[in-house]
Amino acid sequence: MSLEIADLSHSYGEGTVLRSLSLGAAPGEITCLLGASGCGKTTLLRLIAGLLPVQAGELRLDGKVLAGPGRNPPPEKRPVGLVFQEGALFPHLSVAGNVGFGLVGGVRRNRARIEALLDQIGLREKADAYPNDLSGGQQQRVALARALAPSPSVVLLDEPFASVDVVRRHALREEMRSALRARGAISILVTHDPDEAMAIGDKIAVMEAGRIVQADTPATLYDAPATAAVGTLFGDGQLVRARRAGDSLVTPFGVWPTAGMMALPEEAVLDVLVRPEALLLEPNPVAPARIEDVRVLGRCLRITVRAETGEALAVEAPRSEAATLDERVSIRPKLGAGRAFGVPAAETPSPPPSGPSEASSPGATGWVGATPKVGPLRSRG
Ligand SMILES: Nc1ncnc2c1ncn2[C@@H]1O[C@H](COP(=O)(O)OP(=O)(O)OP(=O)(O)O)[C@@H](O)[C@H]1O
Repeated sequence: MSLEIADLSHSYGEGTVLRSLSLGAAPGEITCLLGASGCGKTTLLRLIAGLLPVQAGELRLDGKVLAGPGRNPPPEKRPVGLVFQEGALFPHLSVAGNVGFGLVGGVRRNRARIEALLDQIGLREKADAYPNDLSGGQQQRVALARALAPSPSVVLLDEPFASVDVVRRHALREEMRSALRARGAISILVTHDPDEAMAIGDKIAVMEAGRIVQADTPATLYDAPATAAVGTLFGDGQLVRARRAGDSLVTPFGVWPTAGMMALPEEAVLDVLVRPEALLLEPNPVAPARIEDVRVLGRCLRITVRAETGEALAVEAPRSEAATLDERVSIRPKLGAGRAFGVPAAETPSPPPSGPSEASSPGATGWVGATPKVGPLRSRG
């Protein structure tokens, strides 16, 4: 049993929200839809659930058409379970009553099944409690058990941890992950938190403006992002604008050899993706950058370096590293740690009069473009 989303497009009136979106999801796997607010994640879930009619494209379950233009079975006719941001439990029903709500024969005829589900989410002793007596996390676990009770082929979860506090969220993720995997259903979970997607997803589909930019395992998204923007989502990825000068890349933080780059496209202007733990600081009295801030993050230091051109870069260094505020430093990526992405000529200003030879002199910054997109802080939505 697999779910295929094929060439799905959707518009609300004049506004197109999904554009020829295709994605496959396998049973026993959790697929995370990750994207900024408004990119169309909830719309996609609603189309799969049958809460919106499919206008263009097709949904197929195990090769058979589940929905398409002119063929839109209502939600109750689809083998789909839903978990929303707020569990939306029935307040007048007990925990067992909520879990058994959609089952033929209700609680009385399904006692064993309901108890097994409550066992799985660790809430068997709460079977007779009412939703108001439960914490937010417990309510979400009951909502998951209710969605799983009719053994749906597909489980859709729309930001299921959003209303749960950060401390409990981690434990809840783990519990939900094992419950979902144990059921073997096709699970699709919406989130705008990259760390959450990494923590719970077997596969992550990154969405941007109604399209899927990349769908792959968390490891592949981290190691080989398809675009610079995808690279910045995970592991505090930062972009440094660089100009190619022979075998060097001229950046606001020093001149980097091209030799150690994991990927190096042809373009003259590049955005180099680097992560804080893969950068090296070097004291350099003529460097074009200074240490602006040093924070102790327990096992390591987090050092913010500000270039004369205005950009900042975060570097993680061992606690033993001597880092002095205002000290001039240059930065370079460790061998094999930088991944460059070409910047289309249309997005870069005209080259300056100075040539590569000047740029490669010690401490020179050279020209690096007008609006480099440099981290270190990514938006966590
Ligand atoms: N019923 C509707 N009528 C008109 N426009 C809508 C409707 N529902 C959503 N939209 C618009 O469609 C776009 C995508 O919305 P959607 O809720 O799918 O995004 P999302 O990625 O889930 O966002 P969020 O993370 O904020 O929930 C948004 O611009 C939204 O304003």
